[in-house]
Amino acid sequence: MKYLTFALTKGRLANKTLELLEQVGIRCEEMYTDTRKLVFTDEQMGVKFFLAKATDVPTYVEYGAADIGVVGKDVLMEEKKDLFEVLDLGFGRCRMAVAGFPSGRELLDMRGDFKVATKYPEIARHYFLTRHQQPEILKLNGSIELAPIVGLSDVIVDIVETGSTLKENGLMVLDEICPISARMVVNKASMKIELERIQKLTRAVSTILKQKERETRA
Ligand SMILES: Nc1ncnc2c1ncn2[C@@H]1O[C@H](COP(=O)(O)OP(=O)(O)OP(=O)(O)O)[C@@H](O)[C@H]1O
Ligand SMILES: O=P(O)(O)OC[C@H]1O[C@H](OP(=O)(O)OP(=O)(O)O)[C@H](O)[C@@H]1O
Repeated sequence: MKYLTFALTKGRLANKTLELLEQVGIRCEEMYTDTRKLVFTDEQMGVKFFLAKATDVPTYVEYGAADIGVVGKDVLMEEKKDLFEVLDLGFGRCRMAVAGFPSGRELLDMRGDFKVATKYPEIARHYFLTRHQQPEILKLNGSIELAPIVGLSDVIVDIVETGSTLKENGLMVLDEICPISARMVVNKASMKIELERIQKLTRAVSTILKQKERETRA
């Protein structure tokens, strides 16, 4: 039997993803050891998995190097790959927002003569286009909140979770773009070839998610 391969996002989403996979019976002890190995196998379940950088996960899945991926909605919106988004996993919850100094509100109403710093240029471009604005978009790779503080940009488009990074730097949310959470995605060909195994897995994951939802509501 062919292994079903998973591309998982390393970093923030990794623990919750591995916990969820364990709940549906997928685990590899070796990955919890001090190893430089990159790909892990659960022979019993016929599954292989690896952790990759968030922005690379959709590429692994689109090209079929992985049948299934777990990645944030932010990355899916930015990367726009050709794949199926099958489940909202409910963790990794945060918001995509426009943020800046309180004075940034006025700027946002201008036709577009302002600068936006972001790790997400596609999401930013699309958001401002819907407002008929074409500001200059500057791509940064981290610590986005620095940009308005040091005068690189007027506003930012970034993820807000607790809001403390903004607050501690005198910044605020100026507009919310959309909610974000981790998603399960599937390669289009795998969805046909491995339909039965993938459906079995997504059903098992859905059951766990519903159970968790009931527990948090109770
Ligand atoms: N506070 C948060 N900041 C950033 N991402 C968050 C946050 N909360 C949840 N997420 C989700 O977690 C995913 C992974 O974030 P993480 O910071 O681990 O990786 P990354 O954005 O690639 O960062 P890095 O460039 O530092 O590796 C994001 O794509 C997003 O969907
Ligand atoms: O609302 P909060 O809970 O403060 O979280 C939001 C912050 O977390 C993320 O940064 P991250 O820690 O991933 O570092 P980065 O700036 O290097 O991307 C994001 O880009 C914000 O800066």
